[in-house]
Order: sequence, then C-alpha cells, then structure tokens
Amino acid sequence: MSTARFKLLVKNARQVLVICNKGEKYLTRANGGDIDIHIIQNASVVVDSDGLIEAVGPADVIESEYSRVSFDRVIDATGMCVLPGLVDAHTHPIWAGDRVHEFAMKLAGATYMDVHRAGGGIHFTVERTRAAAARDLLASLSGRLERMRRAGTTLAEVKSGYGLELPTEMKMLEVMEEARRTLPIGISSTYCGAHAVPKGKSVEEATADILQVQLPALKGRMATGELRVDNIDVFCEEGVFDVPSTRAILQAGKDMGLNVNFHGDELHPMNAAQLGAELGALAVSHLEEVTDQGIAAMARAKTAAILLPTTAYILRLAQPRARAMLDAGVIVALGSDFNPNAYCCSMPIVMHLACVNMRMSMPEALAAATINAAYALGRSHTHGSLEAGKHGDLLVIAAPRWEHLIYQLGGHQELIRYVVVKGDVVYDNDQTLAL
Ligand SMILES: N=CN[C@@H](CCC(=O)O)C(=O)O
Ligand SMILES: [Zn+2]
Repeated sequence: MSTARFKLLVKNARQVLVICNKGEKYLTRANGGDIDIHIIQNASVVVDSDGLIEAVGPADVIESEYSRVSFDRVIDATGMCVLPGLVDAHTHPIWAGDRVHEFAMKLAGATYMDVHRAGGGIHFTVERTRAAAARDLLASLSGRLERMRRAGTTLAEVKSGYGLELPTEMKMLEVMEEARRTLPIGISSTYCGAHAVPKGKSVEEATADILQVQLPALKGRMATGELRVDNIDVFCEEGVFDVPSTRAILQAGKDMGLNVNFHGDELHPMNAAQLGAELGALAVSHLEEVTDQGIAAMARAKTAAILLPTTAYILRLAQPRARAMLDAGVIVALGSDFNPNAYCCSMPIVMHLACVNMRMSMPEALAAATINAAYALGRSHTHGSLEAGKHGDLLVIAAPRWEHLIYQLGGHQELIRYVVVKGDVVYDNDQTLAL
C-alpha cells in the first residue's frame, strides 16, 4: 500500500458488523435458513479519501496493510462495536404543528380514521404545513434529521405529502432538496402527493390533479435538475385512495422513472401487496392487514415489506405478521414512520419493538434496518453493509456486543459513541456511560 492519505481508520473494534460480504442486495430466509449476518471479531475499518469503504478486516491485517497510510482521523474502538449506519426506510419529517392533542384523543379510544374523518390527522398537519414558510420547515426538518442521526440513522427516506396541492408539495420537495444538498445525512426523497384526499375534493378529482397537474410539474422540475426525487408513494386505504386510483398514480410515477414504494394494507386488507408485486414496486409499507396471497406475491416479486412497529404500537393495531413474511422469503425492512402521529426518530427503538412485538430475531431486525432497508430504497449497492466501495457510513457503540443496541430500550443516547457519514464524524458523543 502506497503512502496515501485517507479519511478515517476505526481500529481494534471488538466486533465489526459487516452484515453481508458477497455483494448481496438483501438478506432473506429464502433457503429455509436463518438470516445470517457477517461479523468480524477484533477488526478495523478503513474509509478512503472519497468517503467510501476501502477495507474491512482483522485488526492485525489492516494494521500491517495500511501502516504507511496517514488518516485524517483515527478512532480507537477498543472494547466497542462498529455497525453500518442505520437506514430508516419510511419517514414523514417535514411538517409544521404537532398533534400532541390527538395523542390524548387516541389514548382515550379514538381510532386513526375517527380522527382523520373528523378533519384532524393528516388534514390538521396539511393546514399548518401549507401556511409554513420553507425556511421554518427546513429548520425543523434539520433538527429532526439530527435526532435521527444521533440515533444512528445515516440514510433516511423522506416523504412529501402534507400539501396535497401543487404549491405545497413543491415547497416540501424543495425543502427536501436543500436538506439533501446541505445536511450530513443521506436522503431518499419521495413524492407523496396522494397522502390523503384534500378536503372538498373527491378521490377522482384528487387523482386527476395529481396526474394532470402535480406529476407533470414534477417531471419538468426533475428534467431541469431543480429537484431530484427517487420514489412515488400513495396512501392506499379505505376512505383514502382506492386501488384503481392508487394504480394509476403509481404507474404514472413509474413511467417517469420513480421507484414505486407506497402505503398499503394498513387498516384494511386492500390487496395492496398484490398490486405492489404487479407494478414491480420496490416496497410496500405497513402491511398490518396483508393476506397470505399478498405475502406470496411480494416474495415472488422481490417487493420489500417495510414494517413500521411504532404505528401498530401507537395505534394499538394488530402487529404486521413479520414471521409469516420472513418464513415466506419476503425481504423485510424497517422504518421509524416518524410523523406527527408516530413521533419516534430512533431506529434502535424500532428494532427493539420489532423483536418484542413482531417476534423478529435481533439479526433479522439489524438486516431489516440496514441492507434490506437500503434495498427498499434502491440503495443497497451503496448502503446497508460495510463492504468495500460502499459509503463509509457507520456507528461505533460503547458496548462489547452489538446486540446492546437493540436490547437497551431507549439506551442509544448513552450507547452510541460516534456516527460517521461518508468518513466524516457527524456525531461525537462524549456522554456515553458504562453499561
Ligand atoms: N398512514 C399514513 N401515513 C402515515 C401517517 C401520517 C400522519 O398521520 O400524519 C403513516 O405512515 O403512519
Ligand atoms: Zn407513512
């Protein structure tokens, strides 16, 4: 090795969670075995000058191979564990006005749709987001993404969907674009203009507005490079967008080159999983009410299931059937679903809930929050594992075994020592406490 200068060396970690090491795009139980995550004991990680992973291997091998290289930063991870940056596959973090008052209503027995039909829920947030200035939305988004980063997230999917008309949807996408360019976290951006049917419009009118006004405008702004949008989303649900309107919107987005990734089978079985499989969707989120046929279709089509443990928890819904999905070979991913209904920025808490309430194993939850979440966003060639050539996104936790990140409910604040994005330390936490 020549006398190069690289960004970062993380050395002598007790465990390095590589996750997978053969270029796998996702991990499933397809062959009947358990999800197998790749771990190296007593290992080091090298990040090159472009912020990409150069090498991961036994500490002594890395030490001798890179002895002539100088590093901008060296982290001594003795006694600690290194994991890939977590990927949050489903969030709604751009909005104004919280809904703490609705939390009280739901605790008193109101359902999600009771609140929505009464003009609250998404409608409440839409009114406030329409009225908010872009700079205020960017400021609150920045704070929320920082909270996510401090909890180990280095790539987050971010949705629009609190405008439901052209000006506000574009304002949200512009805020997202600015965040993507300036904030130290990866963003996968999603147009979700079909998040609810705006007050005063029918489903048909809302669908026509999206197809004839919003999507053409978005296409124009993507063509000029003003906006970069990765995914298209629809809330497919009884009383929101029905299957025909969902299909039309998703197909139009797909024709524009967007990845299909939508909300389905949450409160009622809608056969959304089958629709996703038919459309070649990268992912369908929620799936609390998915049928066996829907599970089989997703497994066949390699459409990822993005499960959101906070939603079922907060709304006291039936848990998504993670075990049935995993056993059928579905690619299972996780998301925080951060939004004014489910206020949680922490993927470690999400993994904990997935293990306890959805009966996932800790390796399954970690694969779901790394490589499989990256797959759901079309990013598993760059994110989700510590393999050479991928982004140097990682976290260092002050614990002798990686499982502490899931086991310690809410303990990530004292456990996560460093968070690194593309080789830069973006969170340096000297508040870690001994176990
Ligand atoms: N279910 C639809 N959308 C969000 C909730 C958004 C909101 O209530 O503001 C979700 O994924 O949980
Ligand atoms: Zn959502």
